[in-house]
Amino acid sequence: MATSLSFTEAAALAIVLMVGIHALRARSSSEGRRPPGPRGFPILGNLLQIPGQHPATYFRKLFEEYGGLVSLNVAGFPIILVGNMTLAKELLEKRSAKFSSRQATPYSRCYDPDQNHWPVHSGKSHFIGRKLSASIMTGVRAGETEPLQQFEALISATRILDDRGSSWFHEVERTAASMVLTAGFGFHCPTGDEPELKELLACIADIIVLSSPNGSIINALPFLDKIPGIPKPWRVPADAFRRREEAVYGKLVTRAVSGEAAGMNTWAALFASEDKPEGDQRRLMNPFATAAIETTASSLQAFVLACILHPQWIARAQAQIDTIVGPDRIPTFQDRARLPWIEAVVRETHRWRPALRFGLPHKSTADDIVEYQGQEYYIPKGSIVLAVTMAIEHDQNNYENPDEFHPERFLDDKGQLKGGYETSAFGFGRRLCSGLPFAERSLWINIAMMLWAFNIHKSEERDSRTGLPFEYSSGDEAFFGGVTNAPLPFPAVFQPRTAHHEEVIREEWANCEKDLNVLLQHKTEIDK
Ligand code: HEM
Repeated sequence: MATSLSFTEAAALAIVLMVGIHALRARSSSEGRRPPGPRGFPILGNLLQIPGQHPATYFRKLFEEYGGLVSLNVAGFPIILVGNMTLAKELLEKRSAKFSSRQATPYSRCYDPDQNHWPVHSGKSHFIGRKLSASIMTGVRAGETEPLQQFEALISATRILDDRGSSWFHEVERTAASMVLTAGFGFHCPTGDEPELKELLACIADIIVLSSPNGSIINALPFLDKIPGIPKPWRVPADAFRRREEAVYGKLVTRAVSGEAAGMNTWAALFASEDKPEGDQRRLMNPFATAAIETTASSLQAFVLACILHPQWIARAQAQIDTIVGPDRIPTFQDRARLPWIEAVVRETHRWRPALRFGLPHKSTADDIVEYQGQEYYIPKGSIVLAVTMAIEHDQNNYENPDEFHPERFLDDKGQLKGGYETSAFGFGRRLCSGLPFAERSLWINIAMMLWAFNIHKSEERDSRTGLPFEYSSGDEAFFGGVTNAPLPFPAVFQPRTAHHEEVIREEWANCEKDLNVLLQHKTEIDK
């Protein structure tokens, strides 16, 4: 599933690099002092200085040199980097009205003419997508998806037990996909080899290619697509993608609305309900899969990496689980309020390796002035603003030893969660992650389950590439290189904490409710 790890990556890079192509078009009428930044080259500006791999590491170096607000110029087009929480909130939350647009590629008009992939668009589809997500997430907040998420975490633990973790990396990806696809469409993926899942992941891989800045000549020469009577070969892959996407999501939505999953309380059914003023918006479900799978899987993988590289805290977290949950049952969401340690581990996972290294780019729609360290800086309309999560969450002024994994930093002397928690991991303002309540529940139950059931440690397995023992690292070399913090696959040993823990998982699995119609019941049925 590694290919699916890059939709957000492609979307973000597309937005960043597209600005170069459209340089000079959107120049602002008035000028002022821009935030500091590295000197660029004539015409290209800083374009060649931004590395294609691990740009966030380069951005962090810029913050060290210039402070928390940095300006880059990509072929004449402004990019503003924000590496400071206060500033990010000032711009992207308080001034959300001006800083919440996006920049889609011109080619997107060919492969996504209805703007169904609303997270990379602004306007009507985004407005409706967010409105519908808000109603879905009200249900998630009320606990509607918790039985499903608990069930998926139990499947995951069972499967990890079965092969002693030899395919844990893939299993985490399966769990992330199955949680969102079941909640979304009633499409459960118990093996990860389901043909529709593969097709859907192939569509995600397709859109990565199509949405990249060099996805088509149309991005550089948009007028070509408007000339009547000339051959338009770029439309062939765009049309093929639309047909493919339509077919796979069409099947999933039909299944949710009138087929096998029609009795379940799925998000697609809600999106499709005709009695809403927005009418039938079922296609606005499509981006949920792309936004959810990669982010959730890579966060859980980063958690496992943290267990291996920074294990000092694990005994204390497990001691709390043992006191509250005990050895005779698995943890459930009902334990959540009494397990601050798990909450702290979830927070530290988002902080240590936020799923998106610099969120998704926001675009400004008006000129603005921002004050930073006693100086006023001008941010022209049309700037691309990146809140660099990897810098904000590793700011030494807020976090001691920021590159280490210390969940205790979120706990007070009495072991309770400290107040005033804020994170940049889910973005900001009007673009704040629409799936946040679902995402944090997914992380919580899977992390609680893994810590309850297993001792996780490094594997003695040899690296097939070098023939030497596997070298664990949390450096850039251990991660895919772009916008996401998706770790490259690595082995891990999942040893059941005791034979009794293993037995309990097996028993819980044998006895648990497996009917998705019950797990995803309509609220009215629960109320009866
Ligand atoms: C660990 C898990 C996740 C993380 C860290 C994460 C993070 C993010 C971030 C940083 C953004 C961009 C925010 C911005 O532009 O300011 C975003 C957007 C989005 N996320 Fe998530 N996400 C996660 C899981 C999910 C899940 C599970 C779903 C759906 C169920 C989801 C749906 C979305 C959508 C639809 C958007 C676009 C929002 C918009 O443009 O208005 N995400 N997410």
